[in-house]
Amino acid sequence: MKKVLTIAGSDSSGGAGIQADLKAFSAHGVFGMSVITAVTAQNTQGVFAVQDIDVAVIDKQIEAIFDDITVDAVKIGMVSRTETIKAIANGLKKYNAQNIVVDPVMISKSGYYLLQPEAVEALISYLLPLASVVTPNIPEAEEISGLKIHSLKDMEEAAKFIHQLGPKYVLLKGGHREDDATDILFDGESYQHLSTPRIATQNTHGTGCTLSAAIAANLARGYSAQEAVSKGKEYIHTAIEHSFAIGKGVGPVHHFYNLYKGAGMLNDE
Ligand SMILES: Nc1ncnc2c1ncn2[C@@H]1O[C@H](COP(=O)(O)OP(=O)(O)O)[C@@H](O)[C@H]1O
Ligand SMILES: Cc1ncc(COP(=O)(O)O)c(N)n1
Repeated sequence: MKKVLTIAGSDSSGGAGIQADLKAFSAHGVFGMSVITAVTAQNTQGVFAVQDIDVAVIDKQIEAIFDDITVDAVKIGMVSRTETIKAIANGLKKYNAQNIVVDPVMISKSGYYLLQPEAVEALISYLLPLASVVTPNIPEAEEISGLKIHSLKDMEEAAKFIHQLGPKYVLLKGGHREDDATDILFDGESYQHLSTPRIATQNTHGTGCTLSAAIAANLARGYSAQEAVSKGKEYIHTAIEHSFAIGKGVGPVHHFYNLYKGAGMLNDE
């Protein structure tokens, strides 16, 4: 079985972060492992507190995994602060980790800073060059590139800018625009538009986490970056289509729809 690591923050409500990633890994038939960078107290309505994990403990989690287990792909999510970013970059370089997907998580859907603003530069200079695929949403791409994004053409320009910062592929996600959910994949030469109809739902907590985890799982399974991304896009579409309301705010996506359906377990939907 392929083994995939998520380096990210914990979401107590289980919709985003480490919890979303491990669910996505399981749904892809890969063995999930985690390095926890921060513990958040959050639910469908907001983020209420964040405790960063000690850098020494982050180092040890990375060491414990890589000293013992072959890691087929790595997904990086919430990294919180500069020290954490440096520890992750050093650890991944030391063990020559491959198939790294960086989701440059910055601000939660409820408006909470999951990456300290002064750590954006460190994320750009330490993590982007290690990435096989980087998956910014529109506000993150604007922050990284300094460009304003309204149209698909603007998305292409920003993807091009981000590509020259070092990642092999840039997947700029269009979830924050208004028409179809169009994401743009740029490999340094050509742009591929991946488009699905927009689903009318407010339950999109953890969509970005889920997509990047799915891409990492697909890379571990041996798919090319293009295949890993287009399969990831299909996966997140189905997961959003069957998302559901838990709590009073933005609910989570459904990771196991296809599995449950196959097993006849959808009676209590
Ligand atoms: N309402 C929606 N309907 C269909 N796809 C969506 C919807 N919202 C987001 N997506 C897709 O989900 C993925 C995550 O997108 P996005 O919301 O931009 O990221 P993030 O969660 O990082 O803000 C992308 O593939 C995007 O196109
Ligand atoms: C611990 C953690 N990591 C990431 C997100 C972003 O979630 P989303 O995928 O909805 O942007 C989050 N809300 N919490």
